Amino acid sequence: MKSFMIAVRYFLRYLKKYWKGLIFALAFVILGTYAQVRAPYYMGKAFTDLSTYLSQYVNPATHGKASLDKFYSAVWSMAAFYILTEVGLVLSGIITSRISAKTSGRMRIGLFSKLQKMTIKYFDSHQDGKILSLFTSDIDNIFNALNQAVFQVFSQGLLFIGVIWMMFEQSATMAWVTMAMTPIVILLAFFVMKRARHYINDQQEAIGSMNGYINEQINGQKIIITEGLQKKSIAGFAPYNEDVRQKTYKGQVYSGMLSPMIQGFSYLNLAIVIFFGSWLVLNSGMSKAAGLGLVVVFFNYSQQYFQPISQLTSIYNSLQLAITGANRLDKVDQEKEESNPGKGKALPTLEKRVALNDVDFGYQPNRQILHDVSIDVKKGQMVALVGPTGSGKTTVMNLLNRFYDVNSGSVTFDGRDIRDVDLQSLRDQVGIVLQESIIFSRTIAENIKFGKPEATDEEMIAAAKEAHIHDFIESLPDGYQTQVSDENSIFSTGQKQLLSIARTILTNPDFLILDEATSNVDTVTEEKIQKAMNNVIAGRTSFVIAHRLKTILGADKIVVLKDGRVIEQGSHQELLDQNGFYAELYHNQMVFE
Ligand SMILES: Nc1ncnc2c1ncn2[C@@H]1O[C@H](COP(=O)(O)OP(=O)(O)OP(=O)(O)O)[C@@H](O)[C@H]1O
Repeated sequence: MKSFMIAVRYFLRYLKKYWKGLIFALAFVILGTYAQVRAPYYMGKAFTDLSTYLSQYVNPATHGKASLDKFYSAVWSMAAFYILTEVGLVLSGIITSRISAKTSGRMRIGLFSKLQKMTIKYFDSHQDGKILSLFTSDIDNIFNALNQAVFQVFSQGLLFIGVIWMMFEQSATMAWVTMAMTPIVILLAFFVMKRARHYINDQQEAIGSMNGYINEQINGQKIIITEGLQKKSIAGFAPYNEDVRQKTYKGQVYSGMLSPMIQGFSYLNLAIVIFFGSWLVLNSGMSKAAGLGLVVVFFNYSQQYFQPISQLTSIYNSLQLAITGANRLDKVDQEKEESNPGKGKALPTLEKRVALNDVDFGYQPNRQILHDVSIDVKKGQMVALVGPTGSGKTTVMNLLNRFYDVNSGSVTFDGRDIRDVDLQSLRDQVGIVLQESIIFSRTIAENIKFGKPEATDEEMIAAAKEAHIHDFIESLPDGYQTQVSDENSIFSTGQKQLLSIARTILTNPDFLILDEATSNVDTVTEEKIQKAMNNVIAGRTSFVIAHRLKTILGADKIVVLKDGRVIEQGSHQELLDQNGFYAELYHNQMVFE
């Protein structure tokens, strides 16, 4: 019930904008349904009139009076009501389709915008595949349900009420006979529906997990191929696939059982109605013509009465998927967005220093990563962060840009806590060159101008020259207009980082965080990266996460992290003189290189 209410709230949030259209759709449904339940009355009347005509026609005493006028008028009325039914239902169907397409479109935009406001933590802790399936599976399910199921709920619900009303108007006894089997049908339907819901929820969960696995394996395909793990990857996929198969099968068995089951009851009911109807007509003083008409009317109503039960239960599957989807989307809507307590308070241009002050931090509450870390970077200085893998270097970077908030202590720009300033103004001042550079699907020019689309071509080329990537770009047939994408990149890892450096140079940040690319870089590219880094660092306050110590020999300060603690800091020479952890690290690397 709770999940149903959540789904209703979610739908209303998006549907309320279209209330006028919905009223029109409802009006057409009411019109169509009214005509639908009214038509059998005229069918019964036509049979009564025809029967009266025939008995008058064969009787010589009344032969001259026999007329088919009443019969024709009843047939025309019946046809008119059936036409009205079609018109009403088709028009409301068109309006509903329009509204569902618009609504699911708005849901997609809502979801996409929400994701853009999410914390890095959300993306770090959710598989890409699962996030993607919100768009590809959940919103699609909602569209299908809105398009068909909600319309059906309206029209069939009204039909159900309308038929009951008309049946009682015609004959209360026959109405009770027609409805006698309802409790059994509803009880059975409830039982089957409950099982179906259970398995359909499971099915969606299983599909989400399978998508997550596929995504992970595709992203890791290179490792899988190099390590020859293809068979293992397939073997790992099998249980996910099996889980989806089993749950889909069970879900479909139960939800698919409903419609035929109810159809069966409907045929059985038809026999009961005909039997009792005839018995009633023969045993009550009713004229044969009127009796025949009554049986025909209830023959129709019996079918119409079971139609909503059958339709509503057959769309149950689709409604369930939509409810599950809406719950999942609502959960995303409720997710914490990046908090911006200092909104509107712009961070002034950096004048003195950036500092981490006694910072404690952990990604999870029970696992502390950084312990009492204090680092101070003076304006214009370059500070290098070194330390073994997993020592917390990237974590420090995550805190400087407020991807995560510290647990205790603070990160300050000129003494101002970054939690107290506008997030956008902080990010405007901070430039980041990530270890893994991202290429977007567009031209090289657009990639470089990504953070500053209004930059001129001259500015872009100057940035590319500073980043030592201009010559390479010019060597391509289409130069800066070459289309690139992350999957089909013409850049090596090192070149990607050069492009990323050009992107950062163009945005001209005051404070720079640079995570040096380590892997797959040849010596020529390495030298270029070094030069590009020097160019981008020059005149800026910077924080460099260094993996090759020789790239940071000129740093104003080197901070050594180990197990999330600062164990040494000073200039290269000072640290060598201390002959501690850094000196050992340095000597080891020099020997290695
Ligand atoms: N998103 C995350 N959620 C939970 N734990 C994380 C997350 N990111 C990193 N960690 C943990 O924090 C610790 C420090 O990781 P971090 O990435 O800061 O190290 P690093 O010094 O940058 O390592 P490397 O040199 O390998 O890049 C590691 O133990 C890691 O498991």
